[in-house]
Amino acid sequence: MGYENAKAAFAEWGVDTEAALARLKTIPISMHCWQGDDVVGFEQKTGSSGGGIQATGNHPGRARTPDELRADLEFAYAMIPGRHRLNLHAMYLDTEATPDRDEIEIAHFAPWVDWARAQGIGLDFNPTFFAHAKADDNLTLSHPDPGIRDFWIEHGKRSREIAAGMGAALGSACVNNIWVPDGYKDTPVDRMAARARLEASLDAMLAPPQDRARMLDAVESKLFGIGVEACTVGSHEFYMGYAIRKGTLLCLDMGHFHPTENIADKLSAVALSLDEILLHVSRPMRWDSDHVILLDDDILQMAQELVSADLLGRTRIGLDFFDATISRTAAWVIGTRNMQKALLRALLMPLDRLRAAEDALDFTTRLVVTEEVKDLPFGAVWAEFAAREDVPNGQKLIRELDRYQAQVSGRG
Ligand SMILES: C[C@H](O)[C@H](O)[C@@H](O)C(=O)CO
Ligand SMILES: [Mn+2]
Repeated sequence: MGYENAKAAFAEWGVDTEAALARLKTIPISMHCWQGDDVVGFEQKTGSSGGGIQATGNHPGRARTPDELRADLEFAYAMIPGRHRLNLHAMYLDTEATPDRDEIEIAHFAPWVDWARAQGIGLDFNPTFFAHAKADDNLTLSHPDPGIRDFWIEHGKRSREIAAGMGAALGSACVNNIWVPDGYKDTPVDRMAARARLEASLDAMLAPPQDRARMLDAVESKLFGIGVEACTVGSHEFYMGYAIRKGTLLCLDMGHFHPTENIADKLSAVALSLDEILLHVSRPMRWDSDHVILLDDDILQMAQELVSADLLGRTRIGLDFFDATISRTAAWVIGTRNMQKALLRALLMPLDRLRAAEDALDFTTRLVVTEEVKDLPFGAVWAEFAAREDVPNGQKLIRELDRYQAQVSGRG
């Protein structure tokens, strides 16, 4: 079906496709750098990610240098409609120098800032509290050794300064998201002490004031990770309370909760107590497996909540998945476009009608409208968006993804 017919079909339900497309165009997705190189980074070191996170697979084409990663990102952005952001981790510095984590400065990221400016995109940032000898105990900010805690506090402070520098340079507030792997494999006897240490370390890290126009602090909870099955110090309750008390963003990662929990349901609940939210959109399979996101019910419900609860204006949408068994550039493109498709579907819902039915306790109408609109021509509206934004769709997209993958497959 062509776009004009689709527009008319939606209009019959009282839905304005032009308004939906105009809104979709303004929603940036923060694409995570770490899908491009399997969470390896560019420090002078070898070894695995640690911290209970691990990319699996050996598909050819992993980006080995910042230049390769930037080339891959440029290709991916060209396949995604709209203008988006890049979410960088501290271990992706681009410099001849070899600073330890407690020595990093904005200068070590200058090529990224220059590149982002040239691309017209904003940057987000993350301190890296894993893949380092001082994180080998799976304890960082909550480590009993004050020397180790101080090392990581300094890393965190410097990361905030770098984020503020990026935000100032690019004229767009940079979200600095704090995730620490801290936890215990077996049942600890003093959870309180570990959590008190984490809180004190976070307080020290966040003490230097930063301009919210330049950078925003976020904290990310987790249920468990490999090697920290018994207790994660930074649990949901810990960070929920912390974010409310300290006025930071709360990061909800879709892989960081029990599989039966519905993350979409949490948005309105936490939004009543928080100014802003950060999302790590991911696809957990049995655990925090970080599969590439599909256009599935979980993502559709998440997008619908963002729209129906009017949370788009105070939610930063970030992605967090990494799959090394498939083309890494295709993973970015498929996942980011799926997030956008979910948002488009949410923006095309006859929400007024659904709300009226719900308010009248007419759950039959709510159900039948929900199901009938699934037959509407969403694909034609998406195709129009892709065409207007001059990005390929369907078979043409597949050919482009294949062509680029063939180009990078020879990397050693
Ligand atoms: C690399 C990221 O910081 C990491 O994936 C984190 O956000 C996370 O979700 C850990 O499980
Ligand atoms: Mn995450």
